[in-house]
Amino acid sequence: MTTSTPEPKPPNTPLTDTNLVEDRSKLSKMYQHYVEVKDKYPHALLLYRVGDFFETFFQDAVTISRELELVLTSKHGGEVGRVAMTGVPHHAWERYTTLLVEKGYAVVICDQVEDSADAIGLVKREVTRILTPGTLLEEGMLKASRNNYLAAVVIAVNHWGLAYADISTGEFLTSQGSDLEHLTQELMRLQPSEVLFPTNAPDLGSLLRPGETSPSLPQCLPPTFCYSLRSQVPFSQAEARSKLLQKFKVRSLEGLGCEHLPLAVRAAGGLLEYIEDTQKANPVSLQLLRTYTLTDYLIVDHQTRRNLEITQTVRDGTFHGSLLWALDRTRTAMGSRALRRWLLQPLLDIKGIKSRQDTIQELVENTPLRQDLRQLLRQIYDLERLTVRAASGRANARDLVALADSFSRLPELSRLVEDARSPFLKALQKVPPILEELAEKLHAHIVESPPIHLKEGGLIRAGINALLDERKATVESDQQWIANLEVDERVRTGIPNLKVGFNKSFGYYISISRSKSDQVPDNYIRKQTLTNEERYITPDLKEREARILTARDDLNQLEYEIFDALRDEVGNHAEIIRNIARAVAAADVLCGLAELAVHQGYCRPEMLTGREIAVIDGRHPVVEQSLPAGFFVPNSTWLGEKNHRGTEKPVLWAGSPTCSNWRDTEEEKPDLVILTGPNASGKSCYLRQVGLIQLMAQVGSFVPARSAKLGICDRIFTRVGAVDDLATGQSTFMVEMNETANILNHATANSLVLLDEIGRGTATFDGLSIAWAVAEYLAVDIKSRTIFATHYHELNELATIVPNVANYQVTVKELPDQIIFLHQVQPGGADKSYGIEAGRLAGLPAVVIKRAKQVMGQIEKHSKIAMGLREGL
Ligand SMILES: Nc1ncnc2c1ncn2[C@@H]1O[C@H](COP(=O)(O)OP(=O)(O)OP(=O)(O)O)[C@@H](O)[C@H]1O
Repeated sequence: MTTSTPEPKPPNTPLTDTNLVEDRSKLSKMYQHYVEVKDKYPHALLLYRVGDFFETFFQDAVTISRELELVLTSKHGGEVGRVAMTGVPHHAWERYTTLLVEKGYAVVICDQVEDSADAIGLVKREVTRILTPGTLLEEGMLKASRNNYLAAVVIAVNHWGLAYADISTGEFLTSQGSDLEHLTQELMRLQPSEVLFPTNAPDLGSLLRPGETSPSLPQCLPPTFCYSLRSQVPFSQAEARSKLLQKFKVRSLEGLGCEHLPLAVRAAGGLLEYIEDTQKANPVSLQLLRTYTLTDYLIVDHQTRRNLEITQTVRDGTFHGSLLWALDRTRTAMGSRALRRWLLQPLLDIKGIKSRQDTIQELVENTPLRQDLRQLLRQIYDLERLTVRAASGRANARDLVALADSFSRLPELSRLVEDARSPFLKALQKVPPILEELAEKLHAHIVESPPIHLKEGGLIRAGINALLDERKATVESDQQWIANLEVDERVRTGIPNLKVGFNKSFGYYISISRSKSDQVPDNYIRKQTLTNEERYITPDLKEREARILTARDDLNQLEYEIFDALRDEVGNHAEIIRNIARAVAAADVLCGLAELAVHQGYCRPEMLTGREIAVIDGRHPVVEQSLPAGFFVPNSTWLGEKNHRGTEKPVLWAGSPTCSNWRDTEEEKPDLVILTGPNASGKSCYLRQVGLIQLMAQVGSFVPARSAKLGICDRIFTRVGAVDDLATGQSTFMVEMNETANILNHATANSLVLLDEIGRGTATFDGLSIAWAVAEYLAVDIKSRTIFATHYHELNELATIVPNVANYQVTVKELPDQIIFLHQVQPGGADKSYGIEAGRLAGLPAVVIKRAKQVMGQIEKHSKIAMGLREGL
């Protein structure tokens, strides 16, 4: 980022840059203050409260009017002339700020901190809030079903440290690794809203919006995120370590798991400093820092996550149509967020997977329990976020009522699961007694439907505090006196339309129509004359009014203090509430998965330590739900058994005796399957189905199949389709080759590799040769379990040379004038792609079709790759 010297402005055009103001004393007082504040936050947009508006001036006015499509006007700024200005109504600041933060801006709110009526001279204003994409806490700015992560990255040569936190839930984790590619992948998994990066570059302090670049940012940091360039000091080992020790009140970081991970410590310490810096007014409550290792989880790289459409579709990036969309039957916001996290971080540990499966199984088998649980879970609010709001002093009375309501559901929840056997349900059996006490206390103190505002009274029930009751009684009696005044004075004066009113400037007054003003008693003092009425006060009325106003202020203050103490009490138990929130979220996820398993007919996969993948009648979990019931054609998969090693004869892919569309031959499962079939027959769908079933199984979910035995995978790789990556200037073919290289360099015998077309972006023979060599390398050298979908039918010949390769095809039925798609995967290679047929249907001229058939005949005659290779050997 560079700062250029602004051009001087032509006369009469409003100033659009604070740097153009040569002599600030020529600005009127308010603008001088605005510019002073702006100097402190040059990289943020400053919203400045002026009366009922948040206004913004100079360069920020130009940016905001462009980004929010607001009218750009100007205002007189003193001797300097007019300055550019735009503004939003103060009550709508959250809505507009959300839009700006979503676009990657940091926004500083400078509010009036005294009543303009009390101000002597310029109204006092202060910065009350700094909002950046990763530090949001306002309910309306956060998405209930996903975490809002703030990350921090430290890089030392090839090593990295990454810490991340969601300050709205308190989650705080750190990790360290030695391959920068893993850092990129981990950031892509987290999709943080903001990433902190320490630098000593001149653009320190700036927030780079998605797509903006800076020479300070290393290549491995994806340009799709917002980056806050921070000073290196808090990211130094000494500063970071002492910050963490102090925060978590520990003597060593051993207990947090990162004592010997200096980069993880530096990232976490720097992150913590930023959180504290931006949340000075209301410190947030974070959970104890947890250290994790990437290799604890199934590695699903960004490409694969995208291709398998885990959280959004490839075509238009929507949630609808993604795996998460198809699986989410959760009832709470916490559950929904947890399911997303689980899908993005499947497990490797069989024990962990089995304990999730056990819980699902128990809930599948016990329908009344499942249904009652789901019913009850719906009544539990977002404990995680409500607790953080309470602990940071931001919760309002409605938040505390929501917490109390949720706490009072917990004993019911515990009763429901009292006979449960599985670990995730047992976790709900014990409700910490303090939560029941808190629920009782909150319900007893706070009225049922409290107002949003905390300083205007109406929060606390009667009978809680003697002083409060006494003050309320005084106010009520004075109010009653005023209410009676109208009736009494009508009688006394004989004026039937006499009224008692109230307005902000005079307080209480007596209103009489002008025609009756001669009947006004002597003690009335005239205050105002309107067209048809006269307004009066009396000394008595003013005395009562003064009493009421003072007593009401005291009353409101007292109510606020009682509320604040309750809120603190809740905040002090944040850790206990969080533990139960985690248990509720996990139970919610598993209950939802059980419900899904019942309704969609999923089975419990048997998880194995070996390499076998045996799925009988598997289905694609998303496509199945998008088609009418019964339309999806199930297909089986057998991969990765050992028997074939050393076998000379070509291997036919064996099927299960129970599976109708499979040939029941030998108990053999190849490592690599060449999958052929016409366009649109279902190859890509099948490929993804295999990947999704494996991923779901490692999440602990049941899977869409009749039965399944699945060996744990260390990684799932996919290469699907080909898209030009214009952003990085890479051609379709180069993207394809990069992805293929990544797979060949990282896959192991325990990986699952799903390839959908390789070598199509170049000349046919180059492409075919690369495809052949890649398939051979995967089958012979790596021996990963692979499905390779292709239109190169020549690849079917590979199975005649390499024993652990088999051919499969997606079948169609050929009628004289049409093709019927059967979507069935069967042994054997397809000999036709019906590409020419597709061209005919699309309307290619008959002569072109005829010629294409002749050419194809010639090509097929001369294609004898396997024979040639064998001869060569
Ligand atoms: N098993 C199935 N049962 C029912 N419908 C299916 C099945 N598999 C695929 N389909 C339908 O067929 C359509 C085409 O499938 P898919 O895109 O997987 O074909 P493809 O063989 O990969 O085609 P191409 O070679 O042109 O890329 C899908 O959109 C889906 O609706």
